[in-house]
Amino acid sequence: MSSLHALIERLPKAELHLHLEGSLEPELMFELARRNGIEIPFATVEDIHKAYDFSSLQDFLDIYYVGMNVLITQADFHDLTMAYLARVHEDNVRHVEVFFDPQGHTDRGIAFATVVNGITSALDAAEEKWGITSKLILCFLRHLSEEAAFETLEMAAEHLDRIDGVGLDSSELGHPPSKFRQVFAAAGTLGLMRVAHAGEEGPPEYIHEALDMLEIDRLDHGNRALEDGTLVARLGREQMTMTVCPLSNLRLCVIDRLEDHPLKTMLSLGLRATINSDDPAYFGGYINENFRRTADAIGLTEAEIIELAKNSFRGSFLEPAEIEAHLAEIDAVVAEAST
Ligand code: HPA
Ligand SMILES: [Zn+2]
Repeated sequence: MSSLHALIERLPKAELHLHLEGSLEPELMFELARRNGIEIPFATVEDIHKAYDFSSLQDFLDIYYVGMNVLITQADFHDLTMAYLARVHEDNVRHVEVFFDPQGHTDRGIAFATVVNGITSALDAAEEKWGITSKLILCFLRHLSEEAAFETLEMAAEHLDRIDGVGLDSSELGHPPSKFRQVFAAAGTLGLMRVAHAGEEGPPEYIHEALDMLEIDRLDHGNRALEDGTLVARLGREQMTMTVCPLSNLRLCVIDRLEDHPLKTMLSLGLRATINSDDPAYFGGYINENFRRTADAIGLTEAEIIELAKNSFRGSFLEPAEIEAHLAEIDAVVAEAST
């Protein structure tokens, strides 16, 4: 194993951009389809892999919403979440801030409580078993109306002890952050953290809107910020964490080749970038695979890899003392590796 790959494996990391429904591996999809008597349009795992040849975000989303139809019971949401946590425990992930898409389930007649209780029972079990801490972020589907987002926020009201923030995902083009200004303001009033996908396919203007109108605490993706010098300066000045997802960018054709990924440029511009897997079951790699393949493709240095791991905790919604403890642990791992 190369020394960089060994370093990636040994570094404690946080994952800040992960859609739980996007961690549904084909094998579990088949198992849940069988368990629940649900028809899925794939006969074999090979069929599924063939279908995962995406040309855009929308192309992926069309399949992503089909996949999640197998999730019905609280046990299904528990098993989905537990499988993800077991997998990233192997990657030395210590903290996760995960997204879920309640409207993808409530619109199919699944109770909001079924979804949240299944997810949180697994988050609790993983903390007990492996010490992995977590935050949970409810995403509004931006192709739906702001009114529908308000209804979802209302459903969340009795679960706010377990929900830490709101996010914005799904089809970006044509659904600017400004569409969700009021519901994000309401979420802020409830004390929830706010994040939004912006600048994955959408223009820099959408990132400006997310900052100014949604008052985000963290920016998901943000690749297209690089087209706007004023925006880059602002993101750097405010040390806005950007949750970058290299293998997702490759598979959704945000970039043509991983060698073209702008992550190194982001770091050199002083942006607080992190590496994340987005929808690992669909994009072919969990967090360490994202680190390894990106490091190999664009030549990340040891110092840059350490910075990325540190940024994952700096950009988290943990308390300052908890963040400091994780950063100290990273320093200890690095010191040990160099002796
Ligand atoms: O990468 C993504 N972008 C937008 N919406 C999503 N929902 C799941 N993954 C994504
Ligand atoms: Zn995403």
